[in-house]
Amino acid sequence: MSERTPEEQLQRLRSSIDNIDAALVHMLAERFKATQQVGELKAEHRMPPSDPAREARQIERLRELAEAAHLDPEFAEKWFNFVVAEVIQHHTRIADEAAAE
Ligand SMILES: C=C(O[C@@H]1C=C(C(=O)O)C=C[C@H]1O)C(=O)O
Repeated sequence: MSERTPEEQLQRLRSSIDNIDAALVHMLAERFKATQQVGELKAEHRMPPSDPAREARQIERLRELAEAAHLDPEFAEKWFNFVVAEVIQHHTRIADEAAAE
């Protein structure tokens, strides 16, 4: 059935936004599950929590992907840095806990 009112159009668009937000939450949860395991591996082998060279390669790749997808590369980099800052905090906590054992 075709949409007739602005309210119906808004509802359809918001329904799509809600699905995308749910997918993002699930993808982030999976990412943090993987980084948790990286943090445990690093702590076990006394490796530093952060790896700036790896991050630089990831940023370069993500900026290229963002441009190809017509997403602002600055925004993509900001998003990445925001997530990685949280990951490094987790890794530091895991390392501190392992050192205290
Ligand atoms: C997950 C890692 O640890 C840190 C977090 C990263 C990330 O969240 O992508 C990347 C590099 C590291 O600073 C890693 O070294 O791979």
